[in-house]
Amino acid sequence: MTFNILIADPLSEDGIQPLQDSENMNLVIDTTSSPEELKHKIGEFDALLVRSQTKVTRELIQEARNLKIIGRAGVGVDNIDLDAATEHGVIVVNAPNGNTNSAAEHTMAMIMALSRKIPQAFLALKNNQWDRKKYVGVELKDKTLGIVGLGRIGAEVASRAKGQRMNVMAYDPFLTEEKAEEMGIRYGTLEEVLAAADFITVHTPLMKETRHLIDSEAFSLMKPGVQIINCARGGIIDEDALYEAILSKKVAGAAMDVFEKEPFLDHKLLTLPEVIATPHLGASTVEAQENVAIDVSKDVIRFLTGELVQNPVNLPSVAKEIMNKIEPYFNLSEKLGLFLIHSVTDPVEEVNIHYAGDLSEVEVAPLTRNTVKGILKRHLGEHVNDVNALYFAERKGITIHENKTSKTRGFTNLLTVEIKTKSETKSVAGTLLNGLGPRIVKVDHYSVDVTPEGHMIVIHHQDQPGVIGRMGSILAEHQINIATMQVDRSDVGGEAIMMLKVDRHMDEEQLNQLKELNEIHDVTAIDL
Ligand SMILES: NC(=O)c1ccc[n+]([C@@H]2O[C@H](COP(=O)([O-])OP(=O)(O)OC[C@H]3O[C@@H](n4cnc5c(N)ncnc54)[C@H](O)[C@@H]3O)[C@@H](O)[C@H]2O)c1
Ligand SMILES: O=C(O)[C@H](O)COP(=O)(O)O
Repeated sequence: MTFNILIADPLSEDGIQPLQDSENMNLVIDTTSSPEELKHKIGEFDALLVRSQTKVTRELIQEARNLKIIGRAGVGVDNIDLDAATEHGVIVVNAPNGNTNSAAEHTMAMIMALSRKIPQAFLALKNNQWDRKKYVGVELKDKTLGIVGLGRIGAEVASRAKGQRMNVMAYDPFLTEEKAEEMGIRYGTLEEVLAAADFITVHTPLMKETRHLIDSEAFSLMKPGVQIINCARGGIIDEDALYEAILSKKVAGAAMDVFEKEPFLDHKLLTLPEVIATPHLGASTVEAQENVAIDVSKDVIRFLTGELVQNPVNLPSVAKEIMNKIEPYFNLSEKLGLFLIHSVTDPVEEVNIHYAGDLSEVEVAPLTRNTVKGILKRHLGEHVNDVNALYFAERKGITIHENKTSKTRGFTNLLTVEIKTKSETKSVAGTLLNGLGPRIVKVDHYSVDVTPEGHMIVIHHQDQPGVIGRMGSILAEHQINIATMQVDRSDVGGEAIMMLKVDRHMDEEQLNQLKELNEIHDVTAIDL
């Protein structure tokens, strides 16, 4: 199978080498299409690789009927409609580590250029003005750098700023006083950081919670003469409020690498001599571009060849050791879900998944997603996948509970799935038998031993002599061969279950003939 990959933003040639070297990857580099043109061609692609330029909107994703993965060669995914990607079952991966160093270095370059007015002085010289008085700066030593957002880049900036002998103070919802102390910086609330800093640099993602995090109210808390740096994302700082704060002399200078609207050719902030700027160059180094393109190319290859991705954005990432432990259960969990959904007719309201034995000791979220995928697949088809299974469940009002239990019923591992509808509760349990693979070992309260694969017929009947014979005759009439058969009953002459593995699918009419037998209460054909 050949996969079509579209590279829609300029990526490092060396960085995309893994894709070039990969068999079955057909690479198309098209960095000039308009959004409208992109919409027309996206349908033929299995993977889309972008930087921050291409806007991967809901409209684009809706047209992307073959799209399986979006790779963001960089950190910020605010140019990708993640909800739309998730709803359409498209996994999004990014490259969160490859440009950390470059972005931190760019931030430091901006802080130093800002403090010594280097761009302004250079511009003046270019314009034949030798002016030494106008470009007096301030030292960084002993000044306080306030960092808002102490993630990968924020932390790198902190360590470099300490090298400049700055006092570093930071706010991040995940930062504790102890952690700050370990890093040799001061912890503060957002308000405390804003009030104490001589320089303030933001390093958060852009999300609805951080949009205009630095607004006029935030500026009002700052020291007069404060200098502001944004090398993270346009929109974290309210540009109108910054403009006013510079005019009012509250802010003495600002260094901006990112803007609310990009690209632009004139901007009111750039009319102010206090503002220096670069056109979103934080990650624009040879090294960072190669790193991020390699990382994202490798994840695209991994995903398309059925391996685990390393940097998923819309799926929780699972450590390799954990994945090695749970991977053998993937087939079983999906098949149990698919099996069970055939036993109910009313809409599913609740799914309870019980993990016992070995399974109670590992991270089981991927198995839960996989089971839910199996349950939903019957009615929603193949477009349900690991990415969107929980989204669809939520949209259909199905609540999912997973729990770990010590009740293994003698198995070393046991996965029990229970679904509830308004009228009934049904369950199935399976195990992975060492060396023998997956088995269904319980259907409701009946004990069975069936491999969850192929064509199955589940018959609920009255435990009476002759039923099996009559049922067998009907199958024989239709040339349906029985491969295996399991029977269990609640008590002698009572309710019983028959589970048959047959060599081919039974159609509706054939099933109806079985249902007409007096002792048979219910017949379900399940193709796993
Ligand atoms: N200019 C560039 O070219 C460039 C390059 C790389 C990254 N970036 C941007 O830099 C930003 C940071 O990247 P990163 O790799 O460090 O990300 P990260 O996820 O490692 O760090 C972000 C940090 O922000 C914190 N945070 C979230 N909400 C917050 C809030 N309300 N207040 C304070 N902190 C908050 C998070 O807890 C996290 O620690 C992103 O916006 C990314 O897109 C820009
Ligand atoms: O979020 C990022 O990684 C940076 O903003 C880099 O964006 P870019 O890939 O467009 O340079």
